[in-house]
Amino acid sequence: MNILDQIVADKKEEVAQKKSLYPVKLLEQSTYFGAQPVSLKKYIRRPDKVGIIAEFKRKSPSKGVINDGAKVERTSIGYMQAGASGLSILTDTKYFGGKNEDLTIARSFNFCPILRKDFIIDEYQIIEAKSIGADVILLIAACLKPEEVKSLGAFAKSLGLEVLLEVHNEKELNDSINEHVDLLGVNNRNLGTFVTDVDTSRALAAKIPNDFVKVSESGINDPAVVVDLMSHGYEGFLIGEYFMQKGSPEKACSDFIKRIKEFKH
Ligand SMILES: O=P(O)(O)OC[C@@H](O)[C@@H](O)c1c[nH]c2ccccc12
Repeated sequence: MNILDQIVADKKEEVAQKKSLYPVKLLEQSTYFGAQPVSLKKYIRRPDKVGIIAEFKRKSPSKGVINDGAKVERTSIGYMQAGASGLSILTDTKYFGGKNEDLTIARSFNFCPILRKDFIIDEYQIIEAKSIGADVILLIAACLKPEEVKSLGAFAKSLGLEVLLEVHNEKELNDSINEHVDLLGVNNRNLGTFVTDVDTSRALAAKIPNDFVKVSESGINDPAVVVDLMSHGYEGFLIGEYFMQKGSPEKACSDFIKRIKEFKH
């Protein structure tokens, strides 16, 4: 079994347990459940920003521990002060060292779009995403059937959430794209092998219809690469490890954004 299949198998068990512990009715009582979401699509297109979605990730299956000392309050505020367009918060515990509380803490300190980064396989997790304060959910084509991408996407939209669909190749793109998707993310990391290659984004750019905001995800560690991807039509750039591996992720993010702005002048 590859790692993605393993994660999804564990996720199914976790969701089944949570459903009995925290029924939907309870989640719907959260103050965030009724909150007005903040649009990532709009923030990515703000003229004063460059499209960086800065991620809070303590560990990953490919790298092990990346940063177990960073505090979500300080890092999330720092990312936004650095000029990020939005935040991505890992909530998977077993493989990524995250928790729902991380997202809620980030929510309470920031007015900005927040992506709940997790492996969504069930509507329950979308209600949960809304109840913890997320604005955007991730749907990963590699772990869902095209009809699941569509029904989960429609459900997220019915709660006012935006949908980022993640693909890794042309087949996933063609099979899974649908009208409920707002942002189309190309993951440069193959989730089966962990190999990252930014050429994945370059190769798929022209195949993505223009009605979607294009986002390049993973393995980005150089402002010059961001500028090059912009020339291919990408507007959003999801960056985790490069920032998190530094003692001060927020400073790394700030320096990175400054350098992109210098390139653009
Ligand atoms: O840390 P990186 O290489 O900058 O990548 C960030 C983000 O793209 C990555 O964490 C990611 C992309 N898709 C995912 C799906 C699940 C978990 C994690 C991810």
